[in-house]
Amino acid sequence: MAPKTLNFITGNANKLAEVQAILASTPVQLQSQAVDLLEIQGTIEEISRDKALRAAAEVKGPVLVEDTCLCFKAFGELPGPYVKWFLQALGVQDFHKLLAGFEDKSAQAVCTFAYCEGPGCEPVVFQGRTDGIIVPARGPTNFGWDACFEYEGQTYAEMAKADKNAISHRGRALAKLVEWLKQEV
Ligand SMILES: O=c1[nH]c(=O)c2ncn([C@@H]3O[C@H](COP(=O)(O)OP(=O)(O)OP(=O)(O)O)[C@@H](O)[C@H]3O)c2[nH]1
Ligand SMILES: [Mg+2]
Repeated sequence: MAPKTLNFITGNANKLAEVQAILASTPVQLQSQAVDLLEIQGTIEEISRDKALRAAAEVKGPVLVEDTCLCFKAFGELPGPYVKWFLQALGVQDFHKLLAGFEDKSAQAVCTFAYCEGPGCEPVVFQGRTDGIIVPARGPTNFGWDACFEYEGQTYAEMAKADKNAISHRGRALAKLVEWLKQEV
């Protein structure tokens, strides 16, 4: 695969750090710009697609964007793309209480990248999903709901970064992106 530079547009430094770490072992070069993009309501794919089109229009060139959802089974897949606002309102220590009235604590972390070649070009979407359960916060609380998402006995926050990246929603989505790039270039 020939080296390829991607311009990852995100306002989230933790996402950027993970994407850098995951792509470090591939020929993909990463650059990044922090642009605060308006996010529409819609399906997961619609949100990422629209985010990519807005980002490409803003920077007038090729872009990669990502939208992360956390879907509770008991909530019929909500809060999904709106999890950021629930987390911001409740804080990570109270986040698990959302599911206090439900037996079923299962959740799925969903990461959807969209790559857009330039303004008006149709974005290509790559998605990764990881199943877990929502628990009271354990581990460092510096990244989103990491401390409340348990996968096979450990929260994302308790895992070594490389271990999280190997099984995470983001790692799985990026594996698909890298496969696609291998075929494209
Ligand atoms: O514990 C976590 N582990 C993760 O792996 C992860 N990835 C994202 N998030 C959080 O989930 C919401 C997504 O919203 P989001 O996709 O719109 O992101 P964002 O607005 O922060 O950045 P961006 O839209 O500029 O890229 C935000 O609260 C993020 O902090 C995570 N939390
Ligand atoms: Mg956002």
